[in-house]
Amino acid sequence: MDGYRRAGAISPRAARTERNRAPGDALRHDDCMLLTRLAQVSREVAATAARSRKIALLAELFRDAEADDVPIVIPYLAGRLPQGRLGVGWKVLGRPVPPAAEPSLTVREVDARLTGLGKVSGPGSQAERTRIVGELMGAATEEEQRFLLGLLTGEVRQGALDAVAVEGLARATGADPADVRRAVMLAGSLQTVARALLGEGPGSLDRFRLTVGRPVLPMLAHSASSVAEAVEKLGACAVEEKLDGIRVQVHRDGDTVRIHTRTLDDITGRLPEVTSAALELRGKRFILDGEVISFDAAGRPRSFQETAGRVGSRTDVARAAEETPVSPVFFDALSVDGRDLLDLPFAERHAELARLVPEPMRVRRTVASGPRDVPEAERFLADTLARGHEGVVVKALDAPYSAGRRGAAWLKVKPVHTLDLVVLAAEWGHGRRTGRLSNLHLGARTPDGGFAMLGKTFKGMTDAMLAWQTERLKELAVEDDGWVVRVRPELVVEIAYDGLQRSTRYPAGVTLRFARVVRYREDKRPEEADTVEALLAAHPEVSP
Ligand SMILES: Nc1ncnc2c1ncn2[C@@H]1O[C@H](COP(=O)(O)OP(=O)(O)OP(=O)(O)O)[C@@H](O)[C@H]1O
Repeated sequence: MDGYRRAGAISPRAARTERNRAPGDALRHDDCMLLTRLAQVSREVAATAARSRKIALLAELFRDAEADDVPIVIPYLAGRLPQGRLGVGWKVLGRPVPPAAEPSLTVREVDARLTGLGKVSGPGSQAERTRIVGELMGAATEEEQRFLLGLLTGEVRQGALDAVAVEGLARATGADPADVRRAVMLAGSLQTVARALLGEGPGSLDRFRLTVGRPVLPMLAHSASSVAEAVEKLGACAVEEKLDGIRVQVHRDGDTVRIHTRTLDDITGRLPEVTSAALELRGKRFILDGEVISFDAAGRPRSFQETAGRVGSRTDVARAAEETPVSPVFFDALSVDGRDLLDLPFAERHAELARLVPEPMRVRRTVASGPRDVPEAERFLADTLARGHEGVVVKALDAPYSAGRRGAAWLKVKPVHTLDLVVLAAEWGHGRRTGRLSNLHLGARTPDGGFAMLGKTFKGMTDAMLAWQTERLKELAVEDDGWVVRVRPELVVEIAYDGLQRSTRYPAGVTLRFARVVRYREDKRPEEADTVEALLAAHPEVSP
């Protein structure tokens, strides 16, 4: 409670009590938030372009929310299902059900029903799913039905919503938005922080500290078109080789080592050689950031597919480690000897890293102090490419570590430009590809949270990829007319292309030239895919 008093703010609960005194408050129901309220706010938030208005709307919603509503309310607002996949297709959703006249559904009830829906399996499951969805839709008003349909088809993704929700939460509870952001970054989950804040107030934020053994979301990079541009933007910077492997965060506490992926999965058991390497380092307690990658006997990087295949294999780890050993290559230190380094400038974090980690286990780098060092930085890029790596990451030496963010302080420069797009549909193949889902319909994000199709491709897929994508896309299917299978827009795929050309056939007015699949990016959510806006900005030659 102290936090509230310090901040001079009114607690959400106290605000609610006052509100509850008002007669005729139809929007509360046993203290649990009604879906109608959420659907209304969601519509209003989407309808306004003003960030301040969005924040005000969300703050008001959060003031009325119970801590237990929040893990449902936040993903619903962003268009995400907390259950992940539910396996309801268009056949089930497309059936119209007469709406209820009055709202009665609570968000928790909806969540419980959807959890039930996700558990249906075995014979007769289609009929059972239809029954559950019919019952849910029948209990929903027209507006609620629209909201639920958007949620279940996954067609609306408000990627920017989480950032607005942070501000709304801060406003609702009197916390400092910067403190909320830092807590979210360290907790790795907005919902966890929201729940603590709404239940216990701003004082609870102290709980979310950087802790060895508890992974945090990694810092990410933006793109620059050249080393010169990156150096000009950042000033004094390090130019580091960009290794095409798998991002890892390595935590060591005494004899215990834990290794986490970029999505915070624990993969310690799959990488015994990385554990041994971490145990040989000088420090006893640390968190390091880096990449694991497999090198061949000549010291050249193996393909991304080989490294990813190795990191992905869970069975017979000893044999996999022998066949495709991987090496950790570190580039940052987040915590050393119990000291949190996140807010220190990169130059200082790197000095700590260098103290702990010997050179062969760190990425190669050169330092540029300004424009006059560009030629040297360009030589470093050329040399890095010649050694088989994909490019460089240019990093401001004075920047803190912004966990979980695509900070402006890291700029990647890669000669082969790729896009992360979302698979919207796939066509059944023919000939050799009969029975396989082959030609992919690719979409980029639009400002309204939807996706605009940019083109199709069936190129670049290996047989293994074809088999995998067929299974995966079948799980996501919402409609199949025997030719095109429309899917929930969830799968992110990395696409190489040779440029853009104008086209009246596609909604953004442009299409990709020679699009081909590079790899699937299961570590990315559709909200992280590239936007039409950024694509057009990168190709002024086709902009209308
Ligand atoms: N020296 C390095 N510093 C930072 N990241 C590096 C470095 N070398 C390789 N990487 C990898 O590059 C990624 C940074 O690029 P970005 O943040 O854009 O992620 P991404 O979208 O996965 O990029 P890409 O698709 O180009 O790999 C990191 O997540 C990490 O896996």
